[in-house]
Amino acid sequence: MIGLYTAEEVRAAEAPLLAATAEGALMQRAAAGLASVCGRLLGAVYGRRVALLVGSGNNGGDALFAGARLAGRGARVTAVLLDPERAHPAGLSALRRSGGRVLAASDPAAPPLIGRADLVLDGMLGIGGRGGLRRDAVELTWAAAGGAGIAVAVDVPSGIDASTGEVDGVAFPAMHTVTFGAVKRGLVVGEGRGHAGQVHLVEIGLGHHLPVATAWQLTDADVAARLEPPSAGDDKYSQGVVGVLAGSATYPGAAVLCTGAALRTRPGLVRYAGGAADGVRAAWPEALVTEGGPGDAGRVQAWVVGPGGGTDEGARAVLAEVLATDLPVLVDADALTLLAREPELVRRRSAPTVLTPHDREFERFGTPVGTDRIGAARRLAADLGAVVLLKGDATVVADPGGTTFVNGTGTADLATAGTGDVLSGIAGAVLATQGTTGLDTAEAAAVAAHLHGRAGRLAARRGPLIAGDLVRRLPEAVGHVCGVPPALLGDSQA
Ligand SMILES: NC(=O)C1=CN([C@@H]2O[C@H](COP(=O)(O)OP(=O)(O)OC[C@H]3O[C@@H](n4cnc5c(N)ncnc54)[C@H](O)[C@@H]3O)[C@@H](O)[C@H]2O)[C@@H](O)CC1
Ligand SMILES: Nc1ncnc2c1ncn2[C@@H]1O[C@H](COP(=O)(O)OP(=O)(O)O)[C@@H](O)[C@H]1O
Ligand SMILES: [K+]
Repeated sequence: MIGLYTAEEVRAAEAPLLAATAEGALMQRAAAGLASVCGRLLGAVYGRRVALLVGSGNNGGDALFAGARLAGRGARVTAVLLDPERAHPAGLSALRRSGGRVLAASDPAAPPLIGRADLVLDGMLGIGGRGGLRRDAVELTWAAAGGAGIAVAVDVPSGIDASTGEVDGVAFPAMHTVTFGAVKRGLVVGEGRGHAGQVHLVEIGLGHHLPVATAWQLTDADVAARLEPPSAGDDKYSQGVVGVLAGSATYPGAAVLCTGAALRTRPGLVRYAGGAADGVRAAWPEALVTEGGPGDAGRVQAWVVGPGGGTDEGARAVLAEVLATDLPVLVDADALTLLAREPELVRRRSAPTVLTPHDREFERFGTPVGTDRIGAARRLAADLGAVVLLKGDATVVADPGGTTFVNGTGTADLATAGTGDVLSGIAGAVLATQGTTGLDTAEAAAVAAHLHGRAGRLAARRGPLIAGDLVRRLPEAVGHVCGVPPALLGDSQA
Protein backbone atom coordinates (compact mmCIF):
# COMPACT_ATOMS: atom_id res chain seq x y z
CA MET A 1 0.00 0.00 0.00
CA ILE A 2 1.17 3.50 -0.75
CA GLY A 3 0.78 5.91 2.20
CA LEU A 4 -0.79 9.27 1.35
CA TYR A 5 0.09 12.29 3.50
CA THR A 6 -1.02 15.84 4.16
CA ALA A 7 1.38 18.78 3.85
CA GLU A 8 1.28 19.15 7.67
CA GLU A 9 2.27 15.51 8.20
CA VAL A 10 5.19 15.90 5.79
CA ARG A 11 6.36 19.12 7.44
CA ALA A 12 6.23 17.53 10.89
CA ALA A 13 8.23 14.53 9.63
CA GLU A 14 10.80 16.77 7.94
CA ALA A 15 11.58 18.78 11.08
CA PRO A 16 13.64 16.13 12.96
CA LEU A 17 15.30 15.07 9.71
CA LEU A 18 16.33 18.65 8.94
CA ALA A 19 17.76 18.95 12.46
CA ALA A 20 19.77 15.74 12.05
CA THR A 21 21.28 16.47 8.62
CA ALA A 22 23.75 19.06 7.34
CA GLU A 23 22.18 22.28 6.12
CA GLY A 24 20.95 21.93 2.56
CA ALA A 25 21.49 18.15 2.47
CA LEU A 26 17.81 17.33 2.04
CA MET A 27 17.43 19.81 -0.77
CA GLN A 28 20.45 18.23 -2.48
CA ARG A 29 18.84 14.78 -2.21
CA ALA A 30 15.61 16.17 -3.63
CA ALA A 31 17.40 17.99 -6.46
CA ALA A 32 19.51 14.94 -7.35
CA GLY A 33 16.38 12.78 -7.62
CA LEU A 34 14.57 15.46 -9.56
CA ALA A 35 17.42 15.94 -12.05
CA SER A 36 17.68 12.20 -12.53
CA VAL A 37 13.95 11.85 -13.39
CA CYS A 38 14.21 14.86 -15.76
CA GLY A 39 17.24 13.28 -17.43
CA ARG A 40 15.29 10.06 -17.99
CA LEU A 41 12.31 11.95 -19.38
CA LEU A 42 14.51 13.92 -21.77
CA GLY A 43 16.47 10.88 -22.93
CA ALA A 44 19.60 12.80 -23.96
CA VAL A 45 20.32 15.85 -21.78
CA TYR A 46 23.13 17.51 -23.75
CA GLY A 47 21.93 20.54 -25.73
CA ARG A 48 18.30 20.27 -24.57
CA ARG A 49 16.47 23.43 -23.52
CA VAL A 50 15.20 23.48 -19.95
CA ALA A 51 13.13 26.30 -18.40
CA LEU A 52 12.86 26.57 -14.62
CA LEU A 53 9.87 28.41 -13.16
CA VAL A 54 11.21 29.57 -9.82
CA GLY A 55 9.23 30.87 -6.82
CA SER A 56 10.59 32.42 -3.65
CA GLY A 57 10.57 29.32 -1.41
CA ASN A 58 12.42 26.04 -1.11
CA ASN A 59 10.44 24.60 -4.01
CA GLY A 60 12.26 27.12 -6.22
CA GLY A 61 15.52 26.06 -4.55
CA ASP A 62 14.92 22.44 -5.59
CA ALA A 63 14.31 23.56 -9.17
CA LEU A 64 17.48 25.73 -9.24
CA PHE A 65 19.74 22.96 -7.89
CA ALA A 66 18.20 20.39 -10.26
CA GLY A 67 18.66 22.90 -13.10
CA ALA A 68 22.32 23.30 -12.12
CA ARG A 69 22.79 19.53 -12.34
CA LEU A 70 21.16 19.39 -15.78
CA ALA A 71 23.29 22.37 -16.95
CA GLY A 72 26.33 20.43 -15.72
CA ARG A 73 25.30 17.65 -18.13
CA GLY A 74 25.16 20.10 -21.05
CA ALA A 75 21.51 21.21 -21.00
CA ARG A 76 20.75 24.86 -21.88
CA VAL A 77 19.01 25.93 -18.69
CA THR A 78 17.23 29.23 -18.01
CA ALA A 79 15.61 30.11 -14.70
CA VAL A 80 12.59 32.40 -14.82
CA LEU A 81 12.30 34.09 -11.42
CA LEU A 82 8.92 35.18 -10.07
CA ASP A 83 10.58 37.27 -7.38
CA PRO A 84 14.24 37.93 -8.29
CA GLU A 85 15.01 39.47 -4.88
CA ARG A 86 13.87 36.36 -2.99
CA ALA A 87 14.96 33.42 -5.15
CA HIS A 88 16.95 30.78 -3.22
CA PRO A 89 20.45 32.37 -3.12
CA ALA A 90 22.53 29.18 -2.98
CA GLY A 91 20.43 27.57 -5.72
CA LEU A 92 20.87 30.64 -7.89
CA SER A 93 24.66 30.64 -7.46
CA ALA A 94 24.82 26.93 -8.23
CA LEU A 95 22.87 27.45 -11.44
CA ARG A 96 25.04 30.37 -12.51
CA ARG A 97 28.24 28.42 -11.77
CA SER A 98 27.01 25.61 -14.04
CA GLY A 99 26.41 28.05 -16.88
CA GLY A 100 22.64 28.50 -16.45
CA ARG A 101 20.98 31.80 -17.35
CA VAL A 102 18.49 33.85 -15.35
CA LEU A 103 15.50 35.99 -16.41
CA ALA A 104 12.81 37.82 -14.44
CA ALA A 105 9.25 36.62 -15.01
CA SER A 106 8.37 40.19 -16.06
CA ASP A 107 10.87 40.00 -18.96
CA PRO A 108 8.94 39.80 -22.27
CA ALA A 109 11.41 37.13 -23.41
CA ALA A 110 10.22 34.74 -20.65
CA PRO A 111 6.94 33.35 -22.11
CA PRO A 112 8.37 32.50 -25.57
CA LEU A 113 11.41 30.92 -23.95
CA ILE A 114 9.16 28.73 -21.80
CA GLY A 115 7.07 27.84 -24.86
CA ARG A 116 10.18 26.66 -26.77
CA ALA A 117 11.68 24.60 -23.92
CA ASP A 118 12.02 20.83 -24.22
CA LEU A 119 11.27 20.55 -20.50
CA VAL A 120 9.66 23.01 -18.09
CA LEU A 121 10.25 22.51 -14.38
CA ASP A 122 7.58 24.01 -12.14
CA GLY A 123 9.31 25.17 -8.96
CA MET A 124 6.91 28.02 -8.24
CA LEU A 125 5.13 26.65 -5.17
CA GLY A 126 5.47 23.47 -3.15
CA ILE A 127 3.76 22.44 0.05
CA GLY A 128 4.13 26.03 1.29
CA GLY A 129 1.71 27.31 -1.38
CA ARG A 130 -1.49 28.92 -0.12
CA GLY A 131 -4.53 29.92 -2.15
CA GLY A 132 -4.63 30.56 -5.88
CA LEU A 133 -1.69 31.35 -8.13
CA ARG A 134 -0.93 35.05 -8.54
CA ARG A 135 -1.13 36.73 -11.96
CA ASP A 136 2.60 36.36 -12.82
CA ALA A 137 2.56 32.64 -11.90
CA VAL A 138 -0.60 32.14 -13.97
CA GLU A 139 1.12 33.68 -17.01
CA LEU A 140 4.13 31.37 -16.69
CA THR A 141 1.74 28.42 -16.29
CA TRP A 142 -0.08 29.36 -19.50
CA ALA A 143 3.21 29.70 -21.36
CA ALA A 144 4.18 26.19 -20.23
CA ALA A 145 0.74 24.76 -21.05
CA GLY A 146 0.89 26.28 -24.55
CA GLY A 147 4.40 24.93 -25.27
CA ALA A 148 5.42 21.53 -26.51
CA GLY A 149 7.86 20.72 -23.70
CA ILE A 150 7.54 18.06 -21.02
CA ALA A 151 5.85 19.72 -18.03
CA VAL A 152 7.33 18.50 -14.74
CA ALA A 153 6.13 19.68 -11.32
CA VAL A 154 8.56 19.86 -8.41
CA ASP A 155 7.02 18.14 -5.35
CA VAL A 156 3.45 19.26 -6.23
CA PRO A 157 1.99 21.16 -9.19
CA SER A 158 1.85 24.85 -8.22
CA GLY A 159 -1.69 25.97 -7.45
CA ILE A 160 -2.99 22.72 -5.95
CA ASP A 161 -3.62 22.24 -2.26
CA ALA A 162 -1.13 19.49 -1.40
CA SER A 163 -3.45 18.00 1.25
CA THR A 164 -6.83 18.02 -0.50
CA GLY A 165 -6.14 18.44 -4.21
CA GLU A 166 -8.25 21.60 -4.29
CA VAL A 167 -7.46 24.02 -7.12
CA ASP A 168 -8.42 27.64 -6.62
CA GLY A 169 -8.33 29.06 -10.17
CA VAL A 170 -5.33 27.93 -12.23
CA ALA A 171 -2.77 25.22 -11.42
CA PHE A 172 0.26 23.94 -13.31
CA PRO A 173 -0.81 21.10 -15.64
CA ALA A 174 2.04 18.66 -15.06
CA MET A 175 2.68 15.57 -17.16
CA HIS A 176 4.93 14.30 -14.36
CA THR A 177 5.29 15.23 -10.71
CA VAL A 178 8.49 14.40 -8.85
CA THR A 179 7.49 14.36 -5.20
CA PHE A 180 9.83 14.14 -2.23
CA GLY A 181 9.74 11.84 0.80
CA ALA A 182 6.05 10.91 0.68
CA VAL A 183 3.11 11.00 -1.74
CA LYS A 184 0.99 14.03 -0.90
CA ARG A 185 -2.76 13.38 -0.92
CA GLY A 186 -3.44 16.27 -3.27
CA LEU A 187 -1.58 14.40 -6.04
CA VAL A 188 -4.09 11.56 -6.12
CA VAL A 189 -7.46 13.08 -5.23
CA GLY A 190 -9.68 15.97 -6.29
CA GLU A 191 -8.61 18.30 -9.09
CA GLY A 192 -4.98 17.84 -8.07
CA ARG A 193 -5.04 14.33 -9.50
CA GLY A 194 -5.71 15.69 -12.97
CA HIS A 195 -2.83 18.19 -12.65
CA ALA A 196 -0.16 15.81 -11.32
CA GLY A 197 0.26 13.45 -14.28
CA GLN A 198 2.51 10.51 -13.45
CA VAL A 199 3.81 10.69 -9.90
CA HIS A 200 7.46 9.78 -9.17
CA LEU A 201 8.46 9.39 -5.52
CA VAL A 202 12.03 10.37 -4.62
CA GLU A 203 13.24 9.10 -1.24
CA ILE A 204 14.96 11.72 0.90
CA GLY A 205 15.18 9.69 4.11
CA LEU A 206 11.80 10.74 5.51
CA GLY A 207 10.64 7.11 5.85
CA HIS A 208 10.65 6.34 9.58
CA HIS A 209 9.89 9.95 10.58
CA LEU A 210 6.48 9.70 8.92
CA PRO A 211 3.49 8.72 11.05
CA VAL A 212 1.48 5.63 10.11
CA ALA A 213 -0.63 6.86 7.22
CA THR A 214 -4.38 7.19 7.65
CA ALA A 215 -4.94 7.34 3.89
CA TRP A 216 -3.70 4.75 1.42
CA GLN A 217 -3.69 3.72 -2.20
CA LEU A 218 -3.80 0.04 -3.12
CA THR A 219 -1.50 -1.30 -5.83
CA ASP A 220 -2.30 -4.24 -8.13
CA ALA A 221 -0.21 -6.46 -5.84
CA ASP A 222 -2.15 -5.30 -2.76
CA VAL A 223 -5.41 -6.17 -4.49
CA ALA A 224 -4.13 -9.55 -5.68
CA ALA A 225 -3.17 -10.40 -2.09
CA ARG A 226 -6.76 -9.69 -1.00
CA LEU A 227 -8.42 -11.94 -3.58
CA GLU A 228 -8.83 -15.60 -2.72
CA PRO A 229 -8.62 -17.94 -5.73
CA PRO A 230 -10.70 -21.13 -5.47
CA SER A 231 -8.85 -24.08 -3.99
CA ALA A 232 -9.29 -27.85 -4.28
CA GLY A 233 -11.51 -28.07 -1.20
CA ASP A 234 -13.93 -25.34 -2.33
CA ASP A 235 -17.51 -25.75 -3.52
CA LYS A 236 -20.00 -23.15 -4.72
CA TYR A 237 -21.14 -22.31 -1.19
CA SER A 238 -17.69 -21.93 0.34
CA GLN A 239 -16.56 -18.98 -1.84
CA GLY A 240 -19.25 -16.54 -0.89
CA VAL A 241 -22.83 -16.22 -2.08
CA VAL A 242 -24.01 -12.77 -3.19
CA GLY A 243 -27.63 -11.61 -3.12
CA VAL A 244 -28.59 -8.88 -5.60
CA LEU A 245 -31.71 -6.79 -4.93
CA ALA A 246 -31.81 -4.44 -7.89
CA GLY A 247 -33.77 -3.37 -10.97
CA SER A 248 -37.48 -3.62 -11.73
CA ALA A 249 -39.71 -4.84 -14.57
CA THR A 250 -39.52 -1.38 -16.17
CA TYR A 251 -35.76 -0.99 -15.55
CA PRO A 252 -34.13 -4.42 -15.79
CA GLY A 253 -30.77 -3.00 -16.93
CA ALA A 254 -29.37 -2.20 -13.49
CA ALA A 255 -30.23 -5.72 -12.31
CA VAL A 256 -28.58 -7.35 -15.33
CA LEU A 257 -25.40 -5.26 -15.00
CA CYS A 258 -25.14 -5.66 -11.23
CA THR A 259 -25.76 -9.42 -11.32
CA GLY A 260 -23.31 -9.86 -14.20
CA ALA A 261 -20.63 -7.89 -12.40
CA ALA A 262 -21.12 -9.94 -9.25
CA LEU A 263 -20.87 -13.19 -11.28
CA ARG A 264 -17.77 -12.04 -13.18
CA THR A 265 -15.98 -11.17 -9.94
CA ARG A 266 -16.40 -14.92 -9.36
CA PRO A 267 -17.92 -15.62 -5.99
CA GLY A 268 -19.33 -19.15 -5.58
CA LEU A 269 -22.88 -18.19 -6.44
CA VAL A 270 -25.10 -15.18 -7.20
CA ARG A 271 -28.76 -15.02 -6.23
CA TYR A 272 -31.13 -12.41 -7.62
CA ALA A 273 -34.49 -11.37 -6.16
CA GLY A 274 -36.76 -8.71 -7.64
CA GLY A 275 -38.91 -7.41 -10.44
CA ALA A 276 -36.31 -7.82 -13.20
CA ALA A 277 -36.18 -11.59 -12.76
CA ASP A 278 -36.99 -12.37 -16.43
CA GLY A 279 -34.27 -10.07 -17.72
CA VAL A 280 -31.69 -11.46 -15.31
CA ARG A 281 -32.60 -15.08 -16.20
CA ALA A 282 -32.23 -14.35 -19.88
CA ALA A 283 -28.87 -12.62 -19.47
CA TRP A 284 -27.28 -14.79 -16.78
CA PRO A 285 -28.21 -18.48 -16.68
CA GLU A 286 -25.57 -18.89 -13.94
CA ALA A 287 -27.62 -16.85 -11.43
CA LEU A 288 -30.36 -18.29 -9.19
CA VAL A 289 -33.36 -16.03 -9.71
CA THR A 290 -36.66 -15.32 -7.96
CA GLU A 291 -39.38 -12.73 -8.48
CA GLY A 292 -39.89 -12.52 -4.72
CA GLY A 293 -38.11 -10.57 -2.00
CA PRO A 294 -34.89 -11.18 -0.08
CA GLY A 295 -36.64 -13.83 2.08
CA ASP A 296 -37.35 -15.91 -1.05
CA ALA A 297 -33.82 -15.78 -2.43
CA GLY A 298 -32.12 -18.29 -0.14
CA ARG A 299 -29.04 -17.84 2.04
CA VAL A 300 -26.35 -15.36 1.07
CA GLN A 301 -23.17 -13.96 2.65
CA ALA A 302 -23.71 -10.35 1.44
CA TRP A 303 -26.49 -8.25 -0.03
CA VAL A 304 -26.37 -5.55 -2.69
CA VAL A 305 -29.43 -3.34 -2.56
CA GLY A 306 -30.58 -0.37 -4.59
CA PRO A 307 -29.49 -0.04 -8.25
CA GLY A 308 -32.64 0.62 -10.30
CA GLY A 309 -34.79 -0.55 -7.40
CA GLY A 310 -36.99 2.54 -7.13
CA THR A 311 -37.94 4.46 -4.00
CA ASP A 312 -41.51 3.24 -3.36
CA GLU A 313 -42.83 1.53 -0.22
CA GLY A 314 -41.84 -1.92 -1.52
CA ALA A 315 -38.25 -0.79 -2.12
CA ARG A 316 -38.16 0.74 1.36
CA ALA A 317 -39.34 -2.56 2.87
CA VAL A 318 -36.60 -4.50 1.04
CA LEU A 319 -33.95 -2.07 2.29
CA ALA A 320 -35.20 -2.24 5.88
CA GLU A 321 -35.32 -6.05 5.72
CA VAL A 322 -31.69 -6.50 4.65
CA LEU A 323 -30.40 -3.80 6.97
CA ALA A 324 -32.05 -5.67 9.84
CA THR A 325 -29.88 -8.76 9.12
CA ASP A 326 -26.38 -9.29 10.48
CA LEU A 327 -24.93 -9.76 6.99
CA PRO A 328 -22.73 -7.31 5.05
CA VAL A 329 -24.90 -4.96 2.96
CA LEU A 330 -23.91 -2.67 0.13
CA VAL A 331 -26.36 0.22 -0.31
CA ASP A 332 -26.37 2.02 -3.67
CA ALA A 333 -28.43 4.32 -5.88
CA ASP A 334 -32.19 4.42 -5.07
CA ALA A 335 -31.58 2.72 -1.73
CA LEU A 336 -29.26 5.62 -0.81
CA THR A 337 -32.08 8.06 -1.51
CA LEU A 338 -34.27 6.05 0.87
CA LEU A 339 -31.52 5.76 3.47
CA ALA A 340 -30.88 9.50 3.46
CA ARG A 341 -34.48 9.91 4.67
CA GLU A 342 -34.02 7.33 7.45
CA PRO A 343 -30.32 7.21 8.37
CA GLU A 344 -31.12 5.48 11.66
CA LEU A 345 -31.65 2.29 9.61
CA VAL A 346 -27.88 2.13 9.18
CA ARG A 347 -26.82 3.77 12.45
CA ARG A 348 -28.30 0.91 14.45
CA ARG A 349 -26.39 -1.79 12.49
CA SER A 350 -23.26 -3.46 13.69
CA ALA A 351 -22.69 -5.70 10.65
CA PRO A 352 -20.53 -4.34 7.77
CA THR A 353 -22.30 -1.72 5.65
CA VAL A 354 -20.97 0.07 2.58
CA LEU A 355 -22.68 3.10 1.05
CA THR A 356 -21.66 4.03 -2.49
CA PRO A 357 -22.88 7.57 -3.23
CA HIS A 358 -21.92 9.82 -6.12
CA ASP A 359 -21.80 13.52 -5.27
CA ARG A 360 -25.54 14.18 -5.64
CA GLU A 361 -26.45 11.13 -3.56
CA PHE A 362 -23.90 12.18 -0.96
CA GLU A 363 -25.49 15.61 -0.69
CA ARG A 364 -28.85 14.03 0.21
CA PHE A 365 -27.30 13.03 3.55
CA GLY A 366 -27.04 16.69 4.53
CA THR A 367 -23.96 18.48 3.20
CA PRO A 368 -22.35 18.79 -0.22
CA VAL A 369 -19.04 17.02 -0.85
CA GLY A 370 -17.07 20.25 -1.29
CA THR A 371 -13.41 20.38 -2.29
CA ASP A 372 -11.99 18.06 0.41
CA ARG A 373 -13.25 14.67 -0.75
CA ILE A 374 -11.33 12.63 1.83
CA GLY A 375 -12.64 14.85 4.63
CA ALA A 376 -16.20 14.61 3.30
CA ALA A 377 -16.19 10.80 3.02
CA ARG A 378 -14.68 10.50 6.52
CA ARG A 379 -17.31 12.78 8.03
CA LEU A 380 -20.26 10.84 6.60
CA ALA A 381 -18.67 7.48 7.52
CA ALA A 382 -18.15 8.62 11.12
CA ASP A 383 -21.66 10.06 11.30
CA LEU A 384 -23.37 6.89 10.05
CA GLY A 385 -20.97 4.30 11.44
CA ALA A 386 -20.65 2.77 7.95
CA VAL A 387 -18.04 2.60 5.20
CA VAL A 388 -18.59 5.35 2.62
CA LEU A 389 -17.34 4.86 -0.93
CA LEU A 390 -17.56 8.30 -2.52
CA LYS A 391 -17.47 7.83 -6.29
CA GLY A 392 -15.54 10.11 -8.57
CA ASP A 393 -12.50 10.54 -10.74
CA ALA A 394 -10.54 9.16 -7.77
CA THR A 395 -13.03 7.20 -5.70
CA VAL A 396 -12.50 7.64 -1.94
CA VAL A 397 -13.37 4.90 0.56
CA ALA A 398 -13.52 5.90 4.24
CA ASP A 399 -14.34 3.82 7.28
CA PRO A 400 -15.91 5.24 10.44
CA GLY A 401 -12.53 5.16 12.22
CA GLY A 402 -11.00 7.44 9.58
CA THR A 403 -8.91 4.94 7.60
CA THR A 404 -9.22 5.95 3.98
CA PHE A 405 -8.35 4.51 0.58
CA VAL A 406 -8.05 6.59 -2.58
CA ASN A 407 -8.47 4.62 -5.76
CA GLY A 408 -5.75 5.01 -8.35
CA THR A 409 -7.19 3.09 -11.30
CA GLY A 410 -10.18 5.31 -12.18
CA THR A 411 -10.53 6.72 -15.65
CA ALA A 412 -12.94 9.30 -17.07
CA ASP A 413 -14.09 6.63 -19.54
CA LEU A 414 -16.17 5.32 -16.63
CA ALA A 415 -18.38 8.41 -16.70
CA THR A 416 -21.25 6.63 -18.47
CA ALA A 417 -24.59 5.21 -17.35
CA GLY A 418 -24.61 1.88 -15.56
CA THR A 419 -20.97 1.75 -14.49
CA GLY A 420 -22.06 2.37 -10.89
CA ASP A 421 -24.31 -0.70 -11.04
CA VAL A 422 -21.27 -2.70 -12.11
CA LEU A 423 -19.26 -1.37 -9.18
CA SER A 424 -22.00 -2.46 -6.77
CA GLY A 425 -21.97 -5.99 -8.14
CA ILE A 426 -18.19 -6.24 -7.85
CA ALA A 427 -18.23 -4.90 -4.30
CA GLY A 428 -21.03 -7.28 -3.30
CA ALA A 429 -18.96 -10.22 -4.52
CA VAL A 430 -15.87 -9.08 -2.61
CA LEU A 431 -17.94 -8.50 0.56
CA ALA A 432 -19.40 -12.01 0.28
CA THR A 433 -15.89 -13.43 0.70
CA GLN A 434 -15.31 -11.61 4.00
CA GLY A 435 -16.31 -14.70 5.96
CA THR A 436 -13.39 -16.68 4.49
CA THR A 437 -10.81 -13.97 3.76
CA GLY A 438 -11.44 -11.89 6.89
CA LEU A 439 -11.03 -8.85 4.68
CA ASP A 440 -11.75 -5.52 6.35
CA THR A 441 -14.89 -3.85 4.96
CA ALA A 442 -13.26 -0.63 3.75
CA GLU A 443 -10.50 -2.68 2.12
CA ALA A 444 -13.13 -4.82 0.39
CA ALA A 445 -14.74 -1.69 -1.04
CA ALA A 446 -11.33 -0.35 -2.09
CA VAL A 447 -10.50 -3.66 -3.81
CA ALA A 448 -13.79 -3.39 -5.73
CA ALA A 449 -13.06 0.19 -6.84
CA HIS A 450 -9.58 -0.88 -7.98
CA LEU A 451 -10.90 -3.80 -10.07
CA HIS A 452 -13.67 -1.59 -11.51
CA GLY A 453 -11.12 1.01 -12.64
CA ARG A 454 -8.81 -1.67 -14.09
CA ALA A 455 -11.71 -3.14 -16.06
CA GLY A 456 -12.50 0.38 -17.29
CA ARG A 457 -8.94 0.96 -18.45
CA LEU A 458 -8.78 -2.38 -20.21
CA ALA A 459 -12.12 -1.79 -21.94
CA ALA A 460 -11.18 1.78 -22.92
CA ARG A 461 -8.11 0.53 -24.80
CA ARG A 462 -10.47 -0.58 -27.57
CA GLY A 463 -12.43 2.67 -27.77
CA PRO A 464 -15.45 4.18 -26.04
CA LEU A 465 -16.81 1.84 -23.38
CA ILE A 466 -20.31 1.10 -22.11
CA ALA A 467 -21.08 -0.45 -18.74
CA GLY A 468 -21.52 -3.97 -20.16
CA ASP A 469 -17.93 -3.84 -21.45
CA LEU A 470 -16.74 -3.56 -17.86
CA VAL A 471 -18.55 -6.76 -16.98
CA ARG A 472 -16.95 -8.52 -19.97
CA ARG A 473 -13.51 -7.22 -18.95
CA LEU A 474 -13.70 -8.17 -15.29
CA PRO A 475 -11.99 -11.58 -15.60
CA GLU A 476 -9.15 -9.87 -17.46
CA ALA A 477 -9.00 -7.13 -14.80
CA VAL A 478 -8.67 -9.77 -12.07
CA GLY A 479 -6.07 -11.57 -14.18
CA HIS A 480 -4.20 -8.29 -14.72
CA VAL A 481 -3.87 -7.47 -11.02
CA CYS A 482 -2.85 -11.07 -10.32
CA GLY A 483 -0.20 -10.93 -13.05
CA VAL A 484 -1.88 -13.44 -15.36
CA PRO A 485 -0.97 -12.88 -19.03
CA PRO A 486 -4.15 -11.68 -20.82
CA ALA A 487 -3.74 -14.20 -23.67
CA LEU A 488 -4.79 -16.98 -21.31
CA LEU A 489 -8.18 -15.47 -20.58
CA GLY A 490 -10.82 -16.99 -22.83
CA ASP A 491 -13.89 -14.91 -23.59
CA SER A 492 -12.75 -11.72 -21.86
CA GLN A 493 -10.74 -11.07 -25.05
CA ALA A 494 -13.97 -10.61 -27.00
N1 LIG B 1 11.64 21.17 4.20
C1 LIG B 1 12.43 20.26 3.65
O1 LIG B 1 13.11 19.58 4.33
C2 LIG B 1 12.48 20.07 2.19
C3 LIG B 1 11.67 20.84 1.38
N2 LIG B 1 11.73 20.73 0.06
C4 LIG B 1 10.99 21.63 -0.81
O2 LIG B 1 10.47 22.72 -0.12
C5 LIG B 1 9.12 22.93 -0.48
C6 LIG B 1 8.43 23.72 0.58
O3 LIG B 1 9.15 24.92 0.66
P1 LIG B 1 8.65 26.24 1.36
O4 LIG B 1 8.13 25.95 2.69
O5 LIG B 1 9.75 27.22 1.24
O6 LIG B 1 7.42 26.66 0.50
P2 LIG B 1 7.19 26.87 -1.06
O7 LIG B 1 8.43 26.82 -1.85
O8 LIG B 1 6.11 25.96 -1.38
O9 LIG B 1 6.64 28.37 -1.17
C7 LIG B 1 6.49 29.24 -0.11
C8 LIG B 1 6.73 30.66 -0.60
O10 LIG B 1 5.77 31.04 -1.56
C9 LIG B 1 4.96 32.12 -1.09
N3 LIG B 1 3.59 31.82 -1.46
C10 LIG B 1 2.72 31.00 -0.83
N4 LIG B 1 1.56 30.93 -1.50
C11 LIG B 1 1.69 31.72 -2.59
C12 LIG B 1 0.84 32.04 -3.69
N5 LIG B 1 -0.41 31.56 -3.76
N6 LIG B 1 1.32 32.84 -4.66
C13 LIG B 1 2.57 33.32 -4.58
N7 LIG B 1 3.41 33.07 -3.56
C14 LIG B 1 2.99 32.28 -2.58
C15 LIG B 1 5.21 32.19 0.39
O11 LIG B 1 5.07 33.49 0.82
C16 LIG B 1 6.62 31.66 0.50
O12 LIG B 1 7.55 32.68 0.23
C17 LIG B 1 8.61 21.55 -0.71
O13 LIG B 1 7.44 21.51 -1.47
C18 LIG B 1 9.79 20.94 -1.44
O14 LIG B 1 9.76 21.29 -2.81
C19 LIG B 1 12.71 19.85 -0.57
O15 LIG B 1 13.84 20.63 -0.80
C20 LIG B 1 13.03 18.66 0.27
C21 LIG B 1 13.41 19.06 1.65
N1 LIG C 1 -14.92 11.57 -14.51
C1 LIG C 1 -14.80 10.34 -14.00
N2 LIG C 1 -13.59 9.76 -13.90
C2 LIG C 1 -13.47 8.51 -13.40
N3 LIG C 1 -14.51 7.77 -12.96
C3 LIG C 1 -15.73 8.29 -13.04
C4 LIG C 1 -15.94 9.61 -13.56
N4 LIG C 1 -17.27 9.85 -13.51
C5 LIG C 1 -17.86 8.74 -13.00
N5 LIG C 1 -16.92 7.81 -12.71
C6 LIG C 1 -17.16 6.48 -12.13
O1 LIG C 1 -18.23 5.86 -12.83
C7 LIG C 1 -19.14 5.25 -11.92
C8 LIG C 1 -20.50 5.94 -12.08
O2 LIG C 1 -21.40 5.52 -11.10
P1 LIG C 1 -22.87 6.14 -10.97
O3 LIG C 1 -22.80 7.63 -10.98
O4 LIG C 1 -23.51 5.47 -9.82
O5 LIG C 1 -23.55 5.70 -12.34
P2 LIG C 1 -24.82 4.78 -12.66
O6 LIG C 1 -25.84 5.07 -11.59
O7 LIG C 1 -25.27 5.21 -14.03
O8 LIG C 1 -24.36 3.37 -12.64
C9 LIG C 1 -18.51 5.39 -10.54
O9 LIG C 1 -17.73 4.26 -10.24
C10 LIG C 1 -17.59 6.61 -10.69
O10 LIG C 1 -16.50 6.59 -9.81
K1 LIG D 1 5.80 23.05 -7.77
